[in-house]
Amino acid sequence: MRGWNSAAGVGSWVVRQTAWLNRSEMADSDTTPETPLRLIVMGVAGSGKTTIGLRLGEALDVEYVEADDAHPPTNVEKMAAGIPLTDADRQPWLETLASRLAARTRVVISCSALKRSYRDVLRAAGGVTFVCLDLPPAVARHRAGDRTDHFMGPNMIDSQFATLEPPTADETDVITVDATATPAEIVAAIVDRVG
Ligand SMILES: Nc1ncnc2c1ncn2[C@@H]1O[C@H](COP(=O)(O)OP(=O)(O)O)[C@@H](O)[C@H]1O
Ligand SMILES: O=C(O)[C@H](O)[C@@H](O)[C@H](O)[C@H](O)COP(=O)(O)O
Repeated sequence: MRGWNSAAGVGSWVVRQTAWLNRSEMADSDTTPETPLRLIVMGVAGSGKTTIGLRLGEALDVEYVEADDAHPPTNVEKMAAGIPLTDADRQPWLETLASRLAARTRVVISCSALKRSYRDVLRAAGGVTFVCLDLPPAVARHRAGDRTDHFMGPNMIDSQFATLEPPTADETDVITVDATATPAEIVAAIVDRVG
């Protein structure tokens, strides 16, 4: 059953990655000056990055970018097979995201950004603010288990938490929110801080 779900998840990833590439070209040619706002919604799989990122983009009238769409196919195949990514797997993906962030002045992007070193790669884009979705493993596992159209299954949640380095106090560009609240409450709390 999980294999079928994973295959479906990979299929939708391919469609979304095509859209990502098209959007990237359009955004790269946009030279309109705007006030910088680069928000990165981070957290483990199932924390609500896509849900909150989409709603936050709408609330702020800012483009939303799904970082999963920038994974190379080999990464998606690994995750769909239940194999956690390594630092080496994530590095080119993070560098792509950093350059995409730098090419946009106003954007909401969802990216797990699990380790401090990963967040530092993204920080190279300049002017970024992270929104960390904080929740217990059991809630993430439950949410990931509810999805039927995603390559990342609940079997990956333990490795996500094992990799996670929660932001520390010296990471002053991070807003941490309680991800067990409702999406409306979470978005309102974020807009209150950055809007
Ligand atoms: N705040 C929330 N409260 C309840 N369910 C949520 C919340 N945020 C997300 N979900 C649900 O949890 C699942 C995983 O959310 P998703 O946005 O795909 O997380 P991520 O992108 O971090 O993997 C989805 O089924 C989504 O509808
Ligand atoms: O660093 C990682 O291990 C991956 O980025 C991983 O986090 C994955 O891409 C997403 O978490 C899966 O997608 P969802 O977060 O949307 O479940």
